[in-house]
Amino acid sequence: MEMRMRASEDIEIGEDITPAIPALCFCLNDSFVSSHCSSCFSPLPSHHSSSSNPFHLLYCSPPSSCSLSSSTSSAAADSHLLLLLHSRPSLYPHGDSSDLRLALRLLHHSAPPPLSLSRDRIAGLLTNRHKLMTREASDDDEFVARIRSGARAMAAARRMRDGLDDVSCCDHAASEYDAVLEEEATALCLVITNAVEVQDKSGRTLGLALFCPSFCWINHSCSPNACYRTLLCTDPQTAPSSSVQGKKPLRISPYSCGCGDEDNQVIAGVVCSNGILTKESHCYCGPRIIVRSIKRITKGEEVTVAYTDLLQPKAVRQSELWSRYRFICCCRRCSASPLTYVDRALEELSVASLDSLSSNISFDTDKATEKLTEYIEDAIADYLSSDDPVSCCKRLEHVLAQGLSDEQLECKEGNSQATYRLHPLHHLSLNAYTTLQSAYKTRTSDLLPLCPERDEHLVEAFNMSRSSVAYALMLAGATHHLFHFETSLIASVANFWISAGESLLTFARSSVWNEFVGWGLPVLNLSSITAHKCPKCLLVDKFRTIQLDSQVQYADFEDTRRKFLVCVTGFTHEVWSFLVNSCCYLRSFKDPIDFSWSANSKFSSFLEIDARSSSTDMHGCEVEEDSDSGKIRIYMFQLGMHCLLYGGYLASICFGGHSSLTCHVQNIVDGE
Ligand SMILES: C[S@@+](CC[C@H](N)C(=O)[O-])C[C@H]1O[C@@H](n2cnc3c(N)ncnc32)[C@H](O)[C@@H]1O
Repeated sequence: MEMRMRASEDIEIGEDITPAIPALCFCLNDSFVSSHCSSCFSPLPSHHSSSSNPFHLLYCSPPSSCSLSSSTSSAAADSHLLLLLHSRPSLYPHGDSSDLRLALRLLHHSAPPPLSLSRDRIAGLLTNRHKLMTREASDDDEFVARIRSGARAMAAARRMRDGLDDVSCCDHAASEYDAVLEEEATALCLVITNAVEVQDKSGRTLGLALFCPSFCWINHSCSPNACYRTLLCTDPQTAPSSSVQGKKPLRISPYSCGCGDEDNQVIAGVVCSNGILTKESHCYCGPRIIVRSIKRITKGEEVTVAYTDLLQPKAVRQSELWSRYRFICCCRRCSASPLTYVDRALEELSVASLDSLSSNISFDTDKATEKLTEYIEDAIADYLSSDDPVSCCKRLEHVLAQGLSDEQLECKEGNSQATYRLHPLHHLSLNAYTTLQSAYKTRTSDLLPLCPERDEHLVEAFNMSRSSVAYALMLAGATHHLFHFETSLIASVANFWISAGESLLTFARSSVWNEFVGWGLPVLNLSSITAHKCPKCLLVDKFRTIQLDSQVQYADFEDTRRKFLVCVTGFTHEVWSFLVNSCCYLRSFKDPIDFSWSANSKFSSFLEIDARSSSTDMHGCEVEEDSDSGKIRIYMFQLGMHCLLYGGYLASICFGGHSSLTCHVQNIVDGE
């Protein structure tokens, strides 16, 4: 029987549709077990963590309620698992063990039904065991191998807990596997199917958690109408369940394709009374989850969230969903034929051939996409491992601007001399912009300490700074354009506008400008500018109103979006050519916000304009001695404020007015 959730009443955009649901069980990632409390996930004082064995789970010191949990972890065998994997790493060579430890905790709390009964669900949650464990021969076996070695390691940890030092079950032959490790493998499949990553206030993933069916019965869609946020509760006294927020009602109810619609029923082993799930967790510390609408939802409509990154093209999303969950998504976006505009743009390549007979040649765009992906991933991985931002920027900008030729792709057949280029909205281009923004920023911070010694370092740092800001703006503009066609991208777009806003404000306030005073740039006192109180879009007021958690009406949301776009387009026109002065690729875009050319014409016609405008060399650009630079700096400040406030407005819709992201924006605005 397949479970889903639907709205039990009409729901407006930007409303919480569940209370803060406590986790059934949860677990820190390996890298945080020696620095954070395993019960409430708070960072521990450094003396606490350093004095202890790094392979023991740690808890806040008594008299906190967290210290009581230490006996649970030992009984569940997850602390034994850490020790075991430390002494025998070959037992589970697949990286982080948090999913295994979470499965052990689940087994401790709710043992699966006996083998004679169906093991499709534990505590109402789908295990998906049949689909995950029986893969076709053509499938990658690594997934099954991971579940099997994980199950062996879990079983060994349980034996250690029980004082049986014989860990020979790890070495069982594959044929004996099923009978011996069924319970562990089933729990692990459930974790893979249902667990959610838990983030701290800065967005860093600390661990994994399992929630009760009122969350876990929500299905996936690539155009979902809801999103979720996790929050950490460190103090039972202030737990959302005892606050106003926690008392919010559950506004969704379960239904199933395979059972009737009676008001009182037992669905999948969990009691429902008038459609409300009654068997919930009573765990007060640790992670909680809140589901929130990102579209209007009518009573009876299925509520869905995203299990995968929505800024990926259809093929990538489908492949990720298949390999982790074993289902083929048939949502509105995936079923569209032809592909939706957003999915087309996210995977579009242009093919230009020097061969006049090229119309007869069939280009291998799959192969080209594969090679372009490899090239970009390689450049990014190199940057992350070698910390060489300069070479990464060069490689990424080269491939964005020039594409890859047949020769580089090793497409010998046909010798068409074709070049494959990524659409500026291609998902690989978006990844490249994110990396370029960060790499240019890193390079700036590397250079600034050297500046007093060499003037050219200062010029380079200044140019790198503006390129970083330009890529942040490009990313926000590009995804904003896609958001117009696919509103479920709202959470990503909120993050990109906030990041662009912060980037612009940091640059506008940077002391680097003051170094150029002698070169013709005036010193400005930005704190005297009250520019962010823009009378045209009233974004400050909109942001503050939505933060107070008053309802946002759809018409108001549309109006805010339209007015923001008018303001931001005006400011962008004033600063764009200055920001992209030292960046050849970005100079080919007249405007990083207006991608209407993409929706109205073919990508190849854009490239013709592009080829004419990007002929200048990208190196050796100087800081222009422009008497208008002071004005540019003010526009940049105003643009930054608009981006930040609009990002904050969207974040309030997705995550609520009191979420950590919204508070982060509030703090920056107040700091001004
Ligand atoms: C977290 S559970 C969601 C609730 C689940 N439907 C149940 O019956 O408990 C995730 C599983 O639900 C199923 N599922 C979720 N979204 C789906 C979709 N869009 N199409 C088909 N199956 C889906 C898959 O089996 C997936 O592994």
